[in-house]
Amino acid sequence: MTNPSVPHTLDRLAATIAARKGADPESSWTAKLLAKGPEKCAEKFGEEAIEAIIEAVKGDRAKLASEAADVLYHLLVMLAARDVPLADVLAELDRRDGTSGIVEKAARG
Ligand SMILES: N=c1c2ncn([C@@H]3O[C@H](COP(=O)(O)OP(=O)(O)OP(=O)(O)O)[C@@H](O)[C@H]3O)c2ncn1[C@@H]1O[C@H](COP(=O)(O)O)[C@@H](O)[C@H]1O
Repeated sequence: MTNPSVPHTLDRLAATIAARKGADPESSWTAKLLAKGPEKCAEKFGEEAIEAIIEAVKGDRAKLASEAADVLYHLLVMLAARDVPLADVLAELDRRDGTSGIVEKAARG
């Protein structure tokens, strides 16, 4: 089932994160993280991904949904830290739409 609010939610969050660049790290978690640099943002993304993996293995769906939200947020922060627009990621997903992963893998040779 498609969720028409997904692009809106991610777009809004990406815009909020972009607006935090250079903001006061005392009043914004995003600004605090971005001020620490792309490496720290990447590290934090990895930690959040591991927390989501743990919940996926355990099978607690509510906790997995919560951890997945952390993953998406920290993914957007990591992208912002390297000036990669969300639109670029979505365009790449659109480009892949309709190409089976199995076919794509076989074409790599
Ligand atoms: N979606 C999020 C979001 N998800 C998680 N987090 C924060 O990410 C942090 C990570 O929590 P952790 O417990 O894993 O990290 P930690 O507290 O450092 O703990 P350890 O590293 O010690 O384990 C927490 O402070 C969470 O509040 C988020 N902070 C902000 N947002 C969004 O970003 C917007 C802007 O937030 P600010 O930049 O803080 O204004 C908010 O309105 C939200 O929409």
